[in-house]
Amino acid sequence: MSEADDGEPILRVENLKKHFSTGSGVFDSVELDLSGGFPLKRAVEHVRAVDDVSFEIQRGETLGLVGESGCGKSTLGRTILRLLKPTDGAIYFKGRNIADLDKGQLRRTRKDQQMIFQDPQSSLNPRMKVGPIVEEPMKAHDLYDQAGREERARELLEAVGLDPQHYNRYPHQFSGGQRQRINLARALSVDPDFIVCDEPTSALDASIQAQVLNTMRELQDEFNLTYLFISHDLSVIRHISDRVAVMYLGQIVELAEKEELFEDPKHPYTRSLLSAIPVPDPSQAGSRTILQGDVPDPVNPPSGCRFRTRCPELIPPDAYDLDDDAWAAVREFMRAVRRRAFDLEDRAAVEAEFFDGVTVDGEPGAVVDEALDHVAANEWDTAAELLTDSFAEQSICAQAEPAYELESSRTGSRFAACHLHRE
Ligand SMILES: Nc1ncnc2c1ncn2[C@@H]1O[C@H](COP(=O)(O)OP(=O)(O)OP(=O)(O)O)[C@@H](O)[C@H]1O
Repeated sequence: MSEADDGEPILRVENLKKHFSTGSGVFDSVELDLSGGFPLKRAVEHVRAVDDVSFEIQRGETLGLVGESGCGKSTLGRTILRLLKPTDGAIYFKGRNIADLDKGQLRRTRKDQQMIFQDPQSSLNPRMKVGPIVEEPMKAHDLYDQAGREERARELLEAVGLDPQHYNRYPHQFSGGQRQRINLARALSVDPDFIVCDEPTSALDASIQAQVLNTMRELQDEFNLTYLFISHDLSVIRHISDRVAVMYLGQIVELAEKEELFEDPKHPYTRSLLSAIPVPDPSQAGSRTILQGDVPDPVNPPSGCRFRTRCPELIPPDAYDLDDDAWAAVREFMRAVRRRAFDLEDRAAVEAEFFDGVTVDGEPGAVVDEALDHVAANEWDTAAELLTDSFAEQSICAQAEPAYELESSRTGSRFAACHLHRE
């Protein structure tokens, strides 16, 4: 395929998976083998760090990738660049599937794809001068002769906002922001098309951060670059991205044009993330939804929608006819019981706290009554299990994986994976 702009996205990822196999290290999971063979066998667990991810990146755009720590952003970035071998799926880079290429075949691709990491200090060899650091990738790819490499290194130092006279200085003679600029110059030296930027400004002060981001924007235009920009920081993502993908527990849950995502988030996880940003206007503070609970274990992600165990908009079970107030009260009670988040005075007080003015009739009412009895008898686990089995596990959110589907939008390319937006 031609490398010219033929309308084909520069990167198309289809159903990509990266699972890590690890021994659990827990004694419980040691299996006894009594058949006379090797006596002990450690159970292998699979961390589903990236689990069925699909998206495209167009030439010249910046796709922001945001999500809480541990959701799989770095693993996705590294797998796309084939620094990690995918477990399954396809990675079309400039029209060619690189998912199954071997090391030798990957060499050519490596020149076109670069990565910039968070910590500019540790990625620069302290014993090398910055000129030779910038020249290293050119050398590895046999580009130019020594004089040509030095000339280009000096040009690149200038392009990233450093003094080319500093060619002979060592990394420790530069500030954090300047060191990240050296990394940029090094990545650019082989004239790549695509750069994965993994939290490149997270270690920098806010003012320096903005300057480096602005330089990255300028370099993007000058060098025709496409970025996948990974950050847990929504303000950084908003500053730099054209479109934004939101990742949760190994999957992309929403992908939209930046302004659309920030102004009208569709997925409850995106809404929770956005409302967790401190609001300057105190009159709006009441509308904040703080993300509750911990991210579940990626070894055993929840069934159905992975966000449902923390979702403030969990859908009620179809079998029960609950109005909005009754469902909100049941959900709140279920969550509080799971977390033992209230002091137990007596049954009536608990009922008044969670169900004041709310009637829960019929079968769900009977379940709530039984759960209140268990709580009153100090049987918290039994109560939590009953509520979870009767309500949370019966929700469509637990029973079916929401499709990651295109929705109609202003820009025509908006994806969200949530049952709330389906028929
Ligand atoms: N080499 C590995 N072996 C086993 N598990 C791993 C490995 N690398 C990452 N993981 C696990 O995969 C999941 C995703 O990690 P990853 O670093 O990609 O997330 P992240 O969103 O980039 O988080 P952070 O911003 O904290 O780096 C985590 O549960 C992590 O513990």
